[in-house]
Amino acid sequence: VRRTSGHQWTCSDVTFHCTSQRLCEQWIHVINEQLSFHTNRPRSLLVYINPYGGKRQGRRVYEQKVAPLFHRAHISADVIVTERANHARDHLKTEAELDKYDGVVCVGGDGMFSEILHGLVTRTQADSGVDQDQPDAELVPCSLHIGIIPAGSTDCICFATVGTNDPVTSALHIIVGDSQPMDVCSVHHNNSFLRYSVSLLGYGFYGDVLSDSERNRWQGPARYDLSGVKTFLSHNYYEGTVSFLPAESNKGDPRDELKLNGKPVCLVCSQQGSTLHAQKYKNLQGQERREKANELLVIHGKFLAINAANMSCACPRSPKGLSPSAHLADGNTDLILVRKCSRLDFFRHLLRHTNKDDQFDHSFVEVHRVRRFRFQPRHHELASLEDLSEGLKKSGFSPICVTQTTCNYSTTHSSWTCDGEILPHADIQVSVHRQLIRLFARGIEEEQQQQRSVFEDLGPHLALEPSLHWTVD
Ligand SMILES: Nc1ncnc2c1ncn2[C@@H]1O[C@H](COP(=O)(O)OP(=O)(O)OP(=O)(O)O)[C@@H](O)[C@H]1O
Ligand SMILES: CCCCCCCCCCCCC/C=C/[C@@H](O)[C@H](CO)NC(=O)CCCCC
Ligand SMILES: [Ca+2]
Repeated sequence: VRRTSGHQWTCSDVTFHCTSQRLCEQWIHVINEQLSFHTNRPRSLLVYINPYGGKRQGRRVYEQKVAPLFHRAHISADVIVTERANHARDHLKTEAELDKYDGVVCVGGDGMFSEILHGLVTRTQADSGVDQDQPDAELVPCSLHIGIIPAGSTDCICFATVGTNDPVTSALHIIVGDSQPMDVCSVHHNNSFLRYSVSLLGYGFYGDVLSDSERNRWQGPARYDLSGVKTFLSHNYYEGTVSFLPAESNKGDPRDELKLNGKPVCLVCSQQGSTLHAQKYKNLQGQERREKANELLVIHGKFLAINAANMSCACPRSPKGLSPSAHLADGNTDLILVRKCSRLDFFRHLLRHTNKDDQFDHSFVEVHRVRRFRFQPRHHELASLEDLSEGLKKSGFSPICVTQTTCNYSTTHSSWTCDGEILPHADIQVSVHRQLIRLFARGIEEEQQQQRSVFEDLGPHLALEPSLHWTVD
């Protein structure tokens, strides 16, 4: 495996020239033996392909770019091309013989990943007798790793865990057996389970973009841009109450500059680091944070957007993502509250998702790292009545003006988008389950890490010391 630019990996060949046949056989034997010691590498995979994701290239991508690599790496793969939405989820939930495999691979976008996530997590809880309807249930982590071969429209989960959306790079991360633990949020309404989320839970702006774009799926990836502009122009805001349990103080802050996110030795995500570095983080933040267990903070307001980013949500559209320093495996999600502001200010905020400026550095934006939260929309009828009288007081002479004000306020609630799916309820409770799943990935690598050989990171087994003369083609 060779690293190229922009976090991409390619395959490279090394040719060994030996002085005798016997020596050559010895080498082959030793190399195969050493490889067999590397037990993290998967040998058997279950692959689901969505033939309709993104630009409808999933099948071709798998057959031409991925299958030949798995074959060379002696990985056997059982392939299922899905025939309908939720085919992969249902198969994993009830039928798949999971004992036969070391991992599950999805070829598709974030929606397809979400199917695999729901199938595997639900199956694991059912097999372990855990009731996922209980919001405070302690969920059992999944034993199989998940691999993502990007072939969707956004592919945000792949991008934020690998640093690029490239099928060959992802296949190589699977082949070398990389492992990246990841938090999963469970979403409940009135004590009944709704869905799991790993990337973005968004109410207001992103919920509205997604609801609108679902009606235009036929437009392909361009649907998000069109719905984005429409939603931005309609400039709706929503009133409600957010209550949340803040993260422990050693988990960093969404606004720190510490660039540890998802890195192979991220101290916030590792068990050991949590205690070792608690003091360091406190000093860096320069303030005492609320540490009292179970102290809920409550914020009431009018919001253009409420976003919970369980990971950075970096994607080609927004290379740093919605919350650039969110961690993949720290047990928290970053709750971003964008209060009602002018269109121009909201545009400035959105624009900062595409450049290096700090999108949280606005008076109308606040961000909290949280373990749990609840959102309660303001009651409809109450909202309309009070807004009507507020409108009357403010502007209120002309009957036309009053009617218009009522119309503007008529959209009193939005919908939540949960990793791209629209939820049927606005009143939700969200809990983060630390490291519930593991991906075949290693987080986005820093420049120095990229200078190293991929095999240096894989432990001593593959660090062969060749005593022979060898040449590289
Ligand atoms: N055979 C199928 N026919 C129709 N829909 C399918 C099929 N297989 C999977 N799906 C559904 O298609 C939806 C979209 O798929 P996918 O996530 O792969 O692509 P996308 O929406 O283009 O990408 P992204 O989610 O990254 O924006 C998923 O929610 C999945 O449930
Ligand atoms: C003035 C320019 C403004 C540009 C603003 C760009 C901001 C982009 C942030 C994008 C964050 C995407 C988070 C991804 C979430 C996915 O789980 C989900 C499913 O694929 N996709 C969306 O919700 C799709 C969401 C699409 C939103 C556009
Ligand atoms: Ca997290």
